[in-house]
Amino acid sequence: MLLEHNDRVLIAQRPAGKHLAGWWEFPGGKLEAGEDAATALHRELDEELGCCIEVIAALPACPHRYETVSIVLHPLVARLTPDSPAPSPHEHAALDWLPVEQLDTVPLAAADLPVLAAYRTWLRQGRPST
Ligand SMILES: Nc1nc2c([nH]c(=O)n2[C@@H]2O[C@H](COP(=O)(O)OP(=O)(O)OP(=O)(O)O)[C@@H](O)[C@H]2O)c(=O)[nH]1
Ligand SMILES: [Mg+2]
Repeated sequence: MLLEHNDRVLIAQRPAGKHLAGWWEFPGGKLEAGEDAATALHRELDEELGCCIEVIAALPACPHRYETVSIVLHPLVARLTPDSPAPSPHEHAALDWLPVEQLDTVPLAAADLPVLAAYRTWLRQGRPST
């Protein structure tokens, strides 16, 4: 998820001991049986960040093949609800808020590069809601 706040986007550093440890990602997680992307996102964010969000738009799915695993990311653009606590890193090594122009200055997980490209396209298109 691309969580927007004050013209910045939240990124999270994956913790030691997990797939892609030390790499930065957009917070989120795997779908459980029967869930759609928005339902899974609300559950994961409660677990990972302790915050509440509202979805603004869904971007096109981004498939990626790592050496050991293939994944499909379903990127959602979101904002914090007015009464949400600030996100805190329950499961990540660190969090950071970056302006969109700086998102490619950190080591993002390879699967996230197409997500970033899709987000920039969406911004250029005038942020259409879905
Ligand atoms: N959430 C998220 N996962 C990503 C991104 N980029 C990326 O390659 N991934 C990969 O997609 C999978 C996401 O699943 P996940 O978040 O539920 O997995 P996890 O390893 O964090 O936790 P878990 O299996 O303990 O629940 C991981 O294999 C992760 O490495 C991203 O931007 N966000
Ligand atoms: Mg996760």
